[in-house]
Amino acid sequence: MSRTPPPLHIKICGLTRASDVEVAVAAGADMIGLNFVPGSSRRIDVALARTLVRAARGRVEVVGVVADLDSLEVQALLTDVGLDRVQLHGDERPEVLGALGPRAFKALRVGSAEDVALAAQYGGDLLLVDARVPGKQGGTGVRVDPSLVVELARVRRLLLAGGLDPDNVAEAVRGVRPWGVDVASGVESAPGIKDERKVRVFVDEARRAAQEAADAADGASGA
Ligand SMILES: O=C(O)c1ccccc1N[C@@H]1O[C@H](COP(=O)(O)O)[C@@H](O)[C@H]1O
Repeated sequence: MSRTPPPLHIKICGLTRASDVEVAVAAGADMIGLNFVPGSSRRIDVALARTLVRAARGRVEVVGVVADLDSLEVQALLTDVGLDRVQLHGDERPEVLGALGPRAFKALRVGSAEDVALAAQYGGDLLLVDARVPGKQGGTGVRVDPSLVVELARVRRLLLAGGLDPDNVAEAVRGVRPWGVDVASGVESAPGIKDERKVRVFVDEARRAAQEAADAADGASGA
């Protein structure tokens, strides 16, 4: 018997077009990400962000991706744009996260056990893990070594990011069992331009894997 799986939260990140908000909503995403990081090919300005937030309002949660702003700057962006949450994707200290409260979560770049150990310094209800790539902040298309984060996913709500795409997301969900998955470059035809088919297949594959993992766990427990 197929049982209802625990929900897998899916974030499609780095949207730059209102049409891609529709694509993400139609595919069944739970969250979209708008990028405000200088130098990112997915960066948008506040005016466009407000337009995308209006298109998304009440249909999908909107997360702003920022790096190395202070807490007052982040708070101003949350308010100006009308974001639901903010993802701190730079080298922010734990105090910045603490000052922002529950609407903020930390993105940790992970390439070693030492990086994973830093998770203990960052509170909040959610933690994103992305691959550590020297000289880059994110959106790299590089995967996190699942063996580094599988234990973390047992004790934290983990949003797994880094190099996910329609072909590998199912295996990542089965292997790590994260709270959610996040993708930017893996569902694009060009930076910031989402590919409708890739977004749809990504969401379907991720949800199928979450269902299969839940069924397997039920089978193992005799439920
Ligand atoms: O997408 C970007 O350009 C970006 C730039 C700076 C910081 C974060 C960025 N995106 C985040 O990177 C991860 C993984 O992206 P990918 O799937 O490997 O392309 C994702 O969390 C985005 O939110």
